[in-house]
Amino acid sequence: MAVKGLGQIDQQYDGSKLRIGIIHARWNRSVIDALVKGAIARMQELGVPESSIIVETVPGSYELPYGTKRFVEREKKNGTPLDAVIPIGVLIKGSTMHFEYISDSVTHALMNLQDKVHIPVIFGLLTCMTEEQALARAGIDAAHSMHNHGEDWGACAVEMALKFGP
Ligand SMILES: O=Nc1c(NC[C@H](O)[C@H](O)[C@H](O)CO)[nH]c(=O)[nH]c1=O
Repeated sequence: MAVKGLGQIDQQYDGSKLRIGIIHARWNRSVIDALVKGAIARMQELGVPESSIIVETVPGSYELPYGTKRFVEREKKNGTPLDAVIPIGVLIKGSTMHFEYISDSVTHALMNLQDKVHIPVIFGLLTCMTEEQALARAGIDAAHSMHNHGEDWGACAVEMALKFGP
């Protein structure tokens, strides 16, 4: 039996009062779109209205930390603050060290961002050695279809926002 993955969240959360942001990179777009779709679907299952899920984009995963910070600040300034934010990016190893440097630096930057924006920043960065790994984790590779990780990130955002929100 598979032991990995979020599994069922530990109670039925009511996300109806939440406002959640998704900010996604545009590299590897077919995988990104499936992950975003999965996150939105899961949050709607947990009661978050579609109008309360705000989607923003940046060129690539390297832009996620700065884009996320400014996205959260913009929404707060507009009087429509976010309760959690899900940065989503897909990094696929190429023939250079680019992948390693972006994966490591973006991961640390997103984790540390939480202390600056004071809302949960969910880790939605796929760091894959192959395209097949990325497709499987977005639930779109029929041969090895796994759980769409975007759904887990959506559930995580709702739980963290309700438990540890402002
Ligand atoms: O190189 N591969 C990738 C990538 N590179 C671009 C980088 O994130 C950034 O946008 C540019 O360097 C400009 O700052 N961005 C990704 O999201 N996934 C990749 O797999």
